[in-house]
Order: sequence, then structure tokens, then C-alpha cells
Amino acid sequence: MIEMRDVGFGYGGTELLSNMTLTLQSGMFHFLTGPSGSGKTTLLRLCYADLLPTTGQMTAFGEDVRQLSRDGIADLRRRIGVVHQDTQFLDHLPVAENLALPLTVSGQEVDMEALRDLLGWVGLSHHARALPPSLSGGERQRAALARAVILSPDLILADEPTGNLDWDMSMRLMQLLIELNKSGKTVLVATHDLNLIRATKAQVAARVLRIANGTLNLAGADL
Ligand SMILES: Nc1ncnc2c1ncn2[C@@H]1O[C@H](COP(=O)(O)OP(=O)(O)OP(=O)(O)O)[C@@H](O)[C@H]1O
Repeated sequence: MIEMRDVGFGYGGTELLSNMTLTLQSGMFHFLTGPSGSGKTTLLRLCYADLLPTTGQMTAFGEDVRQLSRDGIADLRRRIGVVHQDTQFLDHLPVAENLALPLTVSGQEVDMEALRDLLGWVGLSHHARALPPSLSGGERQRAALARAVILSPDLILADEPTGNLDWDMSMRLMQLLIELNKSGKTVLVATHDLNLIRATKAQVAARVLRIANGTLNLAGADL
């Protein structure tokens, strides 16, 4: 699905990540961990071609990302749902309309029944008409996840989705990601929370990738 071979990347002149070899396996749950500032967000941005590798080879859905046209990148992004670290909503639009934005901006019809189902799935049916600033942190993260999956992507990338949540809210969000994975979606969650990784691994087989010293490795069996 996403393959990197000896990929390196740096902002400006200095190399931040180097010699990264990664295969995101279709249908698999992945974690990406590593200390703050190690490059987790950067790696996720590489995965959805928001950044391009400076060295090495990278393919996404079989296509060389460096050869993609503007339309090719747009197609790629439609196949990848991203939950950003900082969930941004249009605060003047109700939650339901925010969730539907990926459809409306790409000129697609909004299936109201599917939208209601999606709101119900993330437990936000009663907040459909609410404005985003009135949501709690956990509700915002679940709304962000719903928005990320509304185009039925094959791959879901979530950047520290539980960063500001208490344990119960974190696990509630993880349950949704586990359900998505069990329904066949490939998932990659960046987190520095090892307890969250352990609790998730008790429920689903997950590969743990760790960034350390500027490169990527599979974490040991203790995780
Ligand atoms: N747009 C940018 N321009 C220059 N440097 C950047 C940029 N974005 C990130 N960096 C730097 O790259 C390094 C890795 O940042 P990144 O956000 O990928 O790390 P992270 O592991 O996701 O961190 P955190 O866990 O704190 O979110 C940091 O030193 C950061 O300051």
C-alpha cells in the first residue's frame, strides 16, 4: 500500500530522517512511536504526499510518489483519510456540515442517511447541529475521525489522536480505529503513549514502528 525504500527527508538542508524502509501492509493496524520531535508527523506527511522524500524510493498504491501529477496526488489523498494532530473545523458550520465537507468540496452528493449513520457511529448524533467550539476534546477527535473516513479511504492515518484525551476517551477513540481495521481498513496511528499501544495490542494484531535516531525500525516484542 505504502512502500518506502531507503527514504530520507529533511526540512531545508539538514536531514531529519534517513534510510527509512517501510511497508504499510494492507489491512494491518500499525503504530508509529518515538519521542517528541523525532519525526512522526513528518513521516505521516510523507505517507500522504504532503511532503516528498528527498532521497530513496517511495510508492503509494503502486505509484511512484515523485512521478505523480497534481491530479494523481489528489487521487492519492482521496484514498487516505487523515486525522490531524490539530483537528481543524470550520467553526461557523455545524458538525454535520463539517463532516460532509470532503464530499461537498469534491462536488459529491451528500447521502444524508449515510451521514446520520456516521454521526451515530462516532456517538455524535445529538451534536449534528452543534457548532464545533461547543464539542469536548473527545467529541472533536471523534468528529475528526468521522470526517477522515467519509470518503471511505483505504488507509487511515491518525496523528496523536488521543494526545489531549483522558484514558476512557482515548480508548473510546481507539475502539473506532480498531473497528475500522476489523472492517478491512489499513490504519497507522502515531502516538508516544505506550500504554495505549499495549491496550490496543490486547485487542488487535498491530505492528509497532519506532522512529529513533532519525530512522525507522520495528519495535521489539515487549511492545
Ligand atoms: N515545516 C517545518 N519546517 C522545519 N522544521 C520542521 C517543520 N516541521 C517539523 N519540523 C522539525 O522536524 C522535527 C520533527 O518534527 P515532527 O513534527 O515530525 O516530530 P513529531 O515526532 O511528530 O513530534 P511531536 O511528537 O512533538 O508531535 C522537529 O525538530 C521539528 O521542529
